[in-house]
Amino acid sequence: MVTIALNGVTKDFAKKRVLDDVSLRVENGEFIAVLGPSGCGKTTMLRLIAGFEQMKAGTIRFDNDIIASPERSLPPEKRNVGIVFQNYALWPHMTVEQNVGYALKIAGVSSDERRRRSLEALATVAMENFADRLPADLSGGQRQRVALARCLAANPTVMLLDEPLANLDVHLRASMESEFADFHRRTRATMIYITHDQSEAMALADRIAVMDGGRVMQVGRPHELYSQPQNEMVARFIGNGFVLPVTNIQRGARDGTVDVDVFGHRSVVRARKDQSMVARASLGLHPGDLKLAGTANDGFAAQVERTTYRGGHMQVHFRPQQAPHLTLSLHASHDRPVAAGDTISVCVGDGWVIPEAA
Ligand SMILES: Nc1ncnc2c1ncn2[C@@H]1O[C@H](COP(=O)(O)OP(=O)(O)OP(=O)(O)O)[C@@H](O)[C@H]1O
Repeated sequence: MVTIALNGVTKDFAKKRVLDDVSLRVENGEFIAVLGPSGCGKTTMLRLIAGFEQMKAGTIRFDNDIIASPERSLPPEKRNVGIVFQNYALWPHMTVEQNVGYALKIAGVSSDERRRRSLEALATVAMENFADRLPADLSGGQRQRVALARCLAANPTVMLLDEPLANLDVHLRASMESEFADFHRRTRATMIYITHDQSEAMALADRIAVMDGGRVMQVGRPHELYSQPQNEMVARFIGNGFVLPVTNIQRGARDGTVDVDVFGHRSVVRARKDQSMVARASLGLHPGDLKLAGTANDGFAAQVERTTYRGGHMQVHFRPQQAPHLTLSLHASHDRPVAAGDTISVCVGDGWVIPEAA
């Protein structure tokens, strides 16, 4: 297994910058998820690591070896990288076993050894009883498992997965999530997993890299990204967050807290230890951090726009009276009914002062 290190990787397509000075280190055996809006460069980064694209600047190292730079690039077949994409790309005319063993055949592995390794890989994903079937006779989830087994049979030290569950229905996704977690535990391959699905990323990954506009915005443990976003993009992107203006920042009573004004109401929130006591800043928070206040004095005034039934709670969409251009939401229990047009008072239970850009 290897450590992957991207350093200053830059990639243009024609005149368009698609990756801009990307640096990312994935530790040996780590499972890292890459999240970001469509077109932010996730697949391009994976293709560079696999060796299917050339970069304009930077280096990619596997352990201490430079495998890619603008001057030289190790061919894809020499990188020992396994790749699983969302369209499984199985050969339709080959059986499951032949699909899994195909790369080994090309590599000149003897047929007995090929059979042994293919069946072993199929057993890892509980598909050994399907070895003689054709892909057309499998469900989507089963095909995805075969694609995983094919990747496994080649015994890769690095696995790159590009939205491998995107084509599966919700139930299959959930069961495949635990397969991936198991798979990683067993193989300890260094894994980079691209997904659009935040809950999938949070459930599976040791760390998540958030990308936007060809840049890495933040890399951290799921909880860190959620509760301590480094910038406004991450604060908005992770967990349907909001960014609110706050004023009059003063040191709080407890370490790591500050007192701020949120639409005229004094609130206690969290901040970095070195946060300067400035006149204004931005606060990142989530719908679960906002509550209906007991009395009008306990929060800031807002107007209810609409409410949405969410099973265990109501989601209340509202506009602060001091900032009617913003639509925010909070979770309310069913025993505090509110309706469109009501004036409510909202208090801030938690939030994170977004550090000033360095
Ligand atoms: N071969 C190519 N030629 C020209 N432009 C390309 C090529 N491949 C990708 N791009 C452009 O590079 C940008 C990044 O694409 P990329 O596929 O890496 O994004 P992504 O984050 O994986 O997106 P998605 O989540 O939609 O798959 C996009 O603007 C895309 O149009």
